[in-house]
Amino acid sequence: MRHADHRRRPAGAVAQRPHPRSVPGGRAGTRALTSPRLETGPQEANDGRQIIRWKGLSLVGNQSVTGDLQVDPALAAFVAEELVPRVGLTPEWFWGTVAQLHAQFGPRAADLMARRDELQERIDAWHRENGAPGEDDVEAYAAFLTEIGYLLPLEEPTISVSNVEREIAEIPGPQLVVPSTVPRYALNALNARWGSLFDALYGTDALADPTGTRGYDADRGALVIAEVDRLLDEHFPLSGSSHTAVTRYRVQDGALIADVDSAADGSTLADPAQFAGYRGDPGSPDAVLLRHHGLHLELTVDPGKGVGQQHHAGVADAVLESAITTIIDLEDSVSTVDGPDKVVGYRTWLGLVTGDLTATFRKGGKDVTRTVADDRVYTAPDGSELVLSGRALPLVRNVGHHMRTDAVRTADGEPILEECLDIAVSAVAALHDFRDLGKHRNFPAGSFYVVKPKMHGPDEVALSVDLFAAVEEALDLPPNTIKIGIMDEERRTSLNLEACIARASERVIFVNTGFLDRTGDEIHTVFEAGPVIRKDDEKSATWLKSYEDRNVDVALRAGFSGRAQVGKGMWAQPAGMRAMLAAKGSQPKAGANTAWVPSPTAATLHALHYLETDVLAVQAELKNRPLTDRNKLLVAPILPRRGEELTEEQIRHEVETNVQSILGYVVRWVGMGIGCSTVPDLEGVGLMEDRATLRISSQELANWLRHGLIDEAQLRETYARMAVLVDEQNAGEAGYQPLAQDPDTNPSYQAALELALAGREEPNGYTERVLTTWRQKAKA
Ligand SMILES: CC(=O)SCCNC(=O)CCNC(=O)[C@H](O)C(C)(C)COP(=O)(O)OP(=O)(O)OC[C@H]1O[C@@H](n2cnc3c(N)ncnc32)[C@H](O)[C@@H]1OP(=O)(O)O
Ligand SMILES: O=CC(=O)O
Ligand SMILES: [Mg+2]
Repeated sequence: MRHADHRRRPAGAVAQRPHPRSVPGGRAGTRALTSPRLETGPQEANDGRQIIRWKGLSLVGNQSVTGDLQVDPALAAFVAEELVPRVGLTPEWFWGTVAQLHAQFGPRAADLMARRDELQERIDAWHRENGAPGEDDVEAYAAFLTEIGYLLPLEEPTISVSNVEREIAEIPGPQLVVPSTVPRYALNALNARWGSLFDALYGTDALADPTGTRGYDADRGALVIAEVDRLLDEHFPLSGSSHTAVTRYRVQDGALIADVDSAADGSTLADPAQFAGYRGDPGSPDAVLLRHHGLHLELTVDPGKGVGQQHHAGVADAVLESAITTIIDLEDSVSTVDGPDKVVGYRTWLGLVTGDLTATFRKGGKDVTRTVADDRVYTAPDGSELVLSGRALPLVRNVGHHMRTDAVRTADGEPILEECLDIAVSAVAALHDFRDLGKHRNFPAGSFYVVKPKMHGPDEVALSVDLFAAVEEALDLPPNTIKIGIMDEERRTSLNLEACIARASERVIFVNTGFLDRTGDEIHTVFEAGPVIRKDDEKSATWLKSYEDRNVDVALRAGFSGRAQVGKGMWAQPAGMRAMLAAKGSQPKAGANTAWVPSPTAATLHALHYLETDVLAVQAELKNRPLTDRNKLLVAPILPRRGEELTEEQIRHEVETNVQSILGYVVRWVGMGIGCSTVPDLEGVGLMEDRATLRISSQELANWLRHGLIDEAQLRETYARMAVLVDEQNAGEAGYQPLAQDPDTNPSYQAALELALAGREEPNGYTERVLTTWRQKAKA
């Protein structure tokens, strides 16, 4: 008998909702939208691209249209040989669909970009005239923003999203983000559903600074054992005893017994329902499974091996359910500037969905092959079989509406709207799961999950929703199969969050405060109001606190609790685990079901915060607090008295910090094609840098330049000095091209400089255009 409660459907089981109704694209001629046909065979353009000529009925109206797409050969080969064959589609169908999506949504996206620019121009003019609105005088500013259609009427949405996995709706826990372009990391991320708590505590600064000594340090091991005992006593208390005193865990009559010297019969869990199962012989189990707040913790028992020899009850590891969901990122943590780059990310997503992805690499002098983890099987207390997923639920982050890719061009040579390609690939890959063609089922509830970044307001959310609907129609998927995670990371979305949620009410599975992009957008939006405060001070600014609170308020009022995630942002200091343990517990306490972590180890440690806090109970309480006033989000983070209160030394330090982090990140993005890096700051603390943190640093420099806190000569001089430091920090890196040698011809140096110098004009302060242009030059 199988235990129904906490069991994921294994491969082959029946999903809760029907699979897609038919073979998408497989009924050429019977269904207009899904029947683009090849008109002539693929031809080659001068630059080796494949010209794919297709004919079909337009998604827009019912006209018969013919078109060419010029497709990068690596991308064309990936689609033809890897993406479409197993689901019975043809490349012509695929490219015809992409072409039609671009034809339908490309102009609409362009209009929305023009609207962004128009609003920014008007806001700039207002700030030039009126300066910065402070806490006491936001009313006039709000009235102006309302007049120009930036601030929209408040709505009261209620979400009605269905067919959502438990990982999203019911299990609060960490969300890991991983660049799709590194299969080794991506596999690690998917498998990070379970992580060794012993390793996370032993191998990081969580309990004590790492010593760097080789081999096992028994004193450090003792610290870990004591800490895990403390955590067990806190979250899984025994009645009348302590886990520190346990000499053996065993199972008797479906209950966990902890033998302790002081009690002849042993002790039991104060809440017996926390015992979720075991593996092996009940009298001497190999593993004991506990559950609290929906998260499982396995105590792996092996008194003869490793730490088990030192542990008082023979426990060799404590394996904690960690990354409940993971975002496979095609956006800000990758450097993808052409077809071959995009293929690497797409292949990862497809391989994770099917379970076929592998990565072989050398580690510790050995060849290691990493594969997708299997499910974990236990015996439930009632004797039934309990199967728990061994993998995080994967979500995929597509690019935003502002991105175009020349990996695919129209007949006129125009790069297509990149998100059309992203969503088409994401969806066809997901189809493998719905058709049960993979090793495991990822999406048994019948939905898959796309994270949409950098949307500005409800019209842009509506574009995503319509795009997803068009893809569902093309693939013959049931409506609302494609769910959306809304990144609340642009000011116009935060201010109009209710309306954004309303436009996606049947699809939305999260709102997430991407505070990094959001900070970049804050700076760019108030650019003309005056010099902005330093980036670390943004974290305690009125706008940011109000934005974090209001996001939770709005989501809970819209009925997210138990249906969708209220998410919070990234911990950007991958090696700072003690600091993370101290700080990141505030996110679940603030009502977040999930928050972002940069690594599997951080996921395991952050999971402890969800053992500590019952998020669903917190949400039930927070639902009734007064809605945070949205005008508070309008208080501009501008230095009083135009920066006079910062000393020369403080200004110099802040400029150096920003320049050094920009150079340290860009040198890897442009020079080496690495989209996310740990960049040591001036004090040598490694910080996770991605395109969003770059947006903040470059916008702050551009803003200070504009308002005269620094001049261009000072800025250039700082770049030159920091280049030497960055070269030192990267000395010995394979493929590293030093910056200081010949900065005038170094594409990374030039890109880094341009980001600050052109930051005022760059739409919304994004960094993608500069990075892509220089990376393409560097590659050429
Ligand atoms: C604003 C935003 O959009 S934030 C979202 C974008 N940011 C991210 O996606 C952050 C993702 N994280 C990362 O890319 C990396 O963790 C970095 C760049 C921060 C650090 O990378 P590194 O310095 O190489 O990591 P480090 O050396 O500490 O660890 C490497 C090990 O950890 C694993 N690892 C590190 N980060 C991750 C991750 N995010 N997912 C899975 N595994 C990871 C690697 O697989 C590797 O283990 P292995 O040798 O067994 O394969
Ligand atoms: O995407 C996340 C962010 O903080 O930006
Ligand atoms: Mg972001």
